[in-house]
Amino acid sequence: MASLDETEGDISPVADSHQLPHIFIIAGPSATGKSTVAQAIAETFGLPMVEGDDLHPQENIDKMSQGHPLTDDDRWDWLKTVASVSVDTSKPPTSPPHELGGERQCRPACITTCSALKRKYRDLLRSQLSGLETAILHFIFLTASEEELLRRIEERNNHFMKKNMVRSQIVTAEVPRTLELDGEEGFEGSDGDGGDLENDCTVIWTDNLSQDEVVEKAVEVVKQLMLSDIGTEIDGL
Ligand SMILES: Nc1ncnc2c1ncn2[C@@H]1O[C@H](COP(=O)(O)OP(=O)(O)OP(=O)(O)O)[C@@H](O)[C@H]1O
Ligand SMILES: O=C(O)[C@H](O)[C@@H](O)[C@H](O)[C@H](O)CO
Repeated sequence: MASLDETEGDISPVADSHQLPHIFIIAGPSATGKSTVAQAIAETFGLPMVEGDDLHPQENIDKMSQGHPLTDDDRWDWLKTVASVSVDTSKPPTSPPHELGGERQCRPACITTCSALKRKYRDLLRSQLSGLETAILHFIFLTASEEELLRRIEERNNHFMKKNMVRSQIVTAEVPRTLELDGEEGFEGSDGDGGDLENDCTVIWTDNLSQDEVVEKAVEVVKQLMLSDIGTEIDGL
């Protein structure tokens, strides 16, 4: 088992930095809406999607189904797989985002769901992706109150994640501290250690938003980040 301090990765860098894809990771605890939001973004922009839950080894699924939270070790190799599958999926040819269409071209991209609950998990993804010059990474971290997650899970059938896992997801989750949220009244930050801000993250609190409203916000984040690339010439899309 690789150590959590390990920083080197096993993903090859993309040769031409102008071709670096965007990887948008839709993160957050169970039932915050990751799959729903990721599917909507992928459809809106015609981009491929990676469902992180599909990449868990069977032992992880069995463990969660039996109501046992995953440990750091359980998540470590899975996170590395999520990173490498996302890189492979984001390589051209991918559809250019049609909403930004016309003559303008954007980088290739993919939308990935992955809980990425703790800061050190996001740091691992950073070291595997941005750190190795394989992608431009952005997290959209969805969150909600425990009560709301319990309500959503209760309404949902046929999913391995049951109500008894909500507490551990909430306790484990370290909501990223971002410039936007820092100093906001009542916001205590993520890991409580006053670590660096995570400005490659956008946090969306979903309690009081409908699914459509969350999708609208997330689509806008992706659109703005892709628009900021316009002007960069990218061949091969
Ligand atoms: N903003 C919202 N308001 C109300 N219900 C929502 C909202 N977002 C998602 N839901 C509902 O919550 C449930 C969980 O959504 P979804 O499967 O997208 O979450 P998830 O984070 O991918 O979950 P998991 O990681 O457990 O697979 C679904 O039934 C969905 O319809
Ligand atoms: O890190 C974790 O504990 C897991 O990835 C979970 O978050 C679930 O897989 C997911 O949310 C499905 O319910």
